[in-house]
Amino acid sequence: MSRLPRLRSSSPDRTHLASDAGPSLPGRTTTSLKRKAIIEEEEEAGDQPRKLAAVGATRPNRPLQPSRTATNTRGAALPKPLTKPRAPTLTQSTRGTSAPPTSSKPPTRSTTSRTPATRVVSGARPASRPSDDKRFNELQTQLTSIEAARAADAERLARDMEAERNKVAELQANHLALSRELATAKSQELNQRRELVHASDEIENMKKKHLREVADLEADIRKRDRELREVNEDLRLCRSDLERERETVSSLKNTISHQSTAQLTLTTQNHTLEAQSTALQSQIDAYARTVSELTLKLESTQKQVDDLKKEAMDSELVRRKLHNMVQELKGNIRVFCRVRPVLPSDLTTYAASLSTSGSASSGSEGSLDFEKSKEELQANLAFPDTRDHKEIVVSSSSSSATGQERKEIYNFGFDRVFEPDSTQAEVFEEISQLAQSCTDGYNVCIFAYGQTGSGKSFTMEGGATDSSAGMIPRAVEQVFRVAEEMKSRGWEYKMEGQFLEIYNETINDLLGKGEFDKKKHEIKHDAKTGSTRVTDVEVVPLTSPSQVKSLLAIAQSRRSVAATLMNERSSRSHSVFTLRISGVNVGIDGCVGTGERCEGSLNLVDLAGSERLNVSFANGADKERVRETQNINKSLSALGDVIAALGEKGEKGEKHIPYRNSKLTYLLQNSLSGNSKTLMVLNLSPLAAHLQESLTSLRFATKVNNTTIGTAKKQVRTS
Ligand SMILES: Nc1ncnc2c1ncn2[C@@H]1O[C@H](COP(=O)(O)OP(=O)(O)OP(=O)(O)O)[C@@H](O)[C@H]1O
Repeated sequence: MSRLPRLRSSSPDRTHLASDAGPSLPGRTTTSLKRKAIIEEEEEAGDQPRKLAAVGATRPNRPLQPSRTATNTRGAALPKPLTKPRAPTLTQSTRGTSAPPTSSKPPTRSTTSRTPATRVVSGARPASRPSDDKRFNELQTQLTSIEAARAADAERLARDMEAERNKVAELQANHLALSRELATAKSQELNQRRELVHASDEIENMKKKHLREVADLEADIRKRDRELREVNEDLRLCRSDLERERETVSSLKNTISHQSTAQLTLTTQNHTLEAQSTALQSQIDAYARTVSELTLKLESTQKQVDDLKKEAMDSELVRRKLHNMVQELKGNIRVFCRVRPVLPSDLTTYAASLSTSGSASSGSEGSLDFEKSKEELQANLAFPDTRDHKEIVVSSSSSSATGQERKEIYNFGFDRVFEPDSTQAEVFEEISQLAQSCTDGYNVCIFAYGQTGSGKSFTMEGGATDSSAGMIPRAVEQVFRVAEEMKSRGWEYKMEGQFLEIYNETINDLLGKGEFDKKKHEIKHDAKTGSTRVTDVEVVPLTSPSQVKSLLAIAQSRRSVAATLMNERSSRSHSVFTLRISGVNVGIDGCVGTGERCEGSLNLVDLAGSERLNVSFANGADKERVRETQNINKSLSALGDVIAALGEKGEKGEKHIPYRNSKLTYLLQNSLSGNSKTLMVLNLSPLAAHLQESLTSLRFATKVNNTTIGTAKKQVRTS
């Protein structure tokens, strides 16, 4: 391969050789040489004056050899290029070889070229000089020698050519070999290039792979680093754990050593205890025997208790029957009379009627002044029945037209008369039996009747202290207490309460929401159950007696709102607190109950003031007040009418009872009719100023007291 460029670089020389190839032909070479010689001569002749003599003279012995020499001189460079033949050159050479210079016939050109020479000679010949002949001969000789030389040259050239041909053949062979080598080399090169490309690709792939591997390795290293850090952290934690464990172990060792000591102590104690245990075991055996004896006794006692419980339940039934018989014997309408004490406020109100005007106002309760003033203000009331407390005697003195003092004494008898110093507890003691009836399933109704300021509200609601608590809180408390007691007799009770006000024949819910009740309430009686419901009123489930206090407070606040709007309304309206009780006999401690159900209600009514309509007041402009009073009187007289009708019904049998004549009587229909127990508490003012009103009230109460209402019925349902 390395030889190839060298071959190519020899081309110019080869071209040169080709240009000289012609002259290298024997004929042509000779002609050329001749021409050269002639040209040289002509040139020389040109340089010099054209004289033939001058030619001979200048080069007399000069053979044509110099031309050949000149050729040789020029061709002296030839042998070297001939060693580097090329194919085309070979062709020319072949052509040159195919026309050997041995041909005797000179080429046309030689002839042509010879023409000038001939001309020169012919030009010289006309001179026909002997020198010319000589010269011609010389030239002939020269020519012969030249031709000989030429032949020799041709021979030599032929040899050279042969040698050259051999060289060419050799070179061709070389060339072929080299071509093959070149082809092989090229294919090798191609293969190598392919391999190189392949190798480059592989290298590239390997680089990529390497990069990937490096990246993987770096990631791996980072992962390992992380793991290493984690492991280090774990190791640190493990070390700290280990440290703690060591501490724990050392503390445990300490504990173990302590416990070993303790164990020794305990073992000793254990032995002691075992000894004690043995002793105790014998005691236990003794006790076990005692226990089994006691169990037998207990079983028999339990049987006795069960028998007693059954007996108690039976006796409860008997008690209730007897209790109600007593109540019936007492009458289903009973009347209590209660006279309130003289209050310090009375002294102020009626100071004008006192003989020592103004002195009483400064006296406090219990003081001498107060007692004196009290005496003066008090009406003449006497309570002769000190044993049964059933009588009240009212004495009044008036002047007759003749000026004589006329004394009148009124005797009234009631189921119970309470003197001014009687306490709330004493009053309730008499009432509590009725509350008991309520839990037995009876409808109970307690009225407080009397003129304004006679103590109705005090009796029913009472004061803020426990001792001054009125009938409503006490009755509720009693009902709860009885209900609790009745649990031991197999009864379970549910209680709920409502608080209504009847003002100007309109029902207002005192436990309702909002400041003022604007709803229209209707009264509904259930003939089957004997119960009464009022629509759209708040019925509060009662779970404890203390709840009643808050209910009374709510009712009081609503009444006071109304009072500010409507002028002392509390004394101008009836308030009805209703406690409904429903009970069922579920039995006790495995003793199956009877399933008996009862529903009772306790109505505690604070009636409006019963004073008569003042004539002068009636003529006044306060029509609203007149209307109030008329309504109060109407409802109170309706109450009297109902009670009277009930009494007449008891006597005669059939009788229409005018319950619908007032809202009050219609509301209390079920509590006034035959299947209820009614109590009227007549509240009296002790003041002489109120004597006439007191007498009116006493007469009304007597009328009620004389009424006998049919036997009360228990509201019982058997499920
Ligand atoms: N037995 C009593 N012991 C002590 N104070 C009493 C007694 N009865 C009534 N009072 C007092 O007399 C005043 C009037 O009583 P109360 O308001 O109860 O009368 P009332 O008949 O309800 O009047 P009204 O019809 O206007 O409501 C009150 O201050 C009350 O505390």
